[in-house]
Amino acid sequence: MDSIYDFGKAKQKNRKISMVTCYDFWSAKIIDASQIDCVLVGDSLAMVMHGFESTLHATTEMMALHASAVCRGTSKFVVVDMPFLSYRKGVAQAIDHVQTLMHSGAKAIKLEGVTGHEDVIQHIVHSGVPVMGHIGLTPQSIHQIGGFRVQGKNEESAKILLQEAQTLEELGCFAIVLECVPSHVADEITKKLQIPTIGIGAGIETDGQVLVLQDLLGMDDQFRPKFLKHYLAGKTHLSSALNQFDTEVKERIFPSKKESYS
Ligand SMILES: Nc1nc(=O)c2c([nH]1)NC[C@@H]1CN(c3ccc(C(=O)N[C@@H](CCC(=O)O)C(=O)O)cc3)CN21
Ligand SMILES: CC(C)C(=O)C(=O)O
Ligand SMILES: [Mg+2]
Repeated sequence: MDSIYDFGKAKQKNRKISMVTCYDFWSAKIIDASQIDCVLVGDSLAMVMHGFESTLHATTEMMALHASAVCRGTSKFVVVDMPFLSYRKGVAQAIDHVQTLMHSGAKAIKLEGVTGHEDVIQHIVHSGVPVMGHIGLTPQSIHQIGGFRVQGKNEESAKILLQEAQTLEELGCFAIVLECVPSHVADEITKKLQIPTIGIGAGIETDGQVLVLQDLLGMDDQFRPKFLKHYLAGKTHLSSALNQFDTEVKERIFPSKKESYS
């Protein structure tokens, strides 16, 4: 994907979009060499990379630092999350955060929700910066939601989700993330929108799928939400390599002549 137009084309041609999160240079290079379509520098980095309990601890400075490292490692389409409250202090402040984030080399920003910051979304779009929406489970609202729970489970909340999605499309978003919503709700939203939906825990019918890189690589065997599939026993393989190194050091196997200068 080179531009936002490729997202629209993918939906038109019924070609699925694959997206993974990425927070650093070395994994960006691995993703760059893969077939993955596009990359998200998610604010989940506060949890995955920095060990915080929620995404509320991500700041624009953190996001920009990680995003610039990612952009040095890949030429793929990079989207960066706007962090908690950075788009809730009015248009002028939001645009300052967008400026900092876009200077990292990212090609688009993503922000959560819509109610109360419609003007901000529109202003960012009108400023020439592509915006990806994000509804359903919006982790920046964890304290209001009360936990990482599936959203849109009853008819009323499902209807609100559809309205939010349509508003985001009208405001000019080029794509929308649907996080943790029942499959039939994601299906209906996907069918009613022109712009592509990218799901995480939103079933098979969305126009694309996004997962956190470390999740799909199985780096944390404790984190097992229903939507997640492990494509590698990453933690097992990494632990085994580390223990092999440890053993070889202690048994005086490493370094051998081969790894030593004469
Ligand atoms: N590593 C990581 N991966 C993610 O996908 C992710 C983050 N971090 N941090 C930010 C949010 C939080 N996410 C989460 C975290 C937990 C569940 C979870 O445990 N879900 C329950 C559903 C409970 C219900 O039925 O309502 C599950 O059992 O699947 C879901 C999304 C997704 N995002
Ligand atoms: C899970 C994705 C959609 C995200 O917003 C993040 O990683 O921060
Ligand atoms: Mg996020």
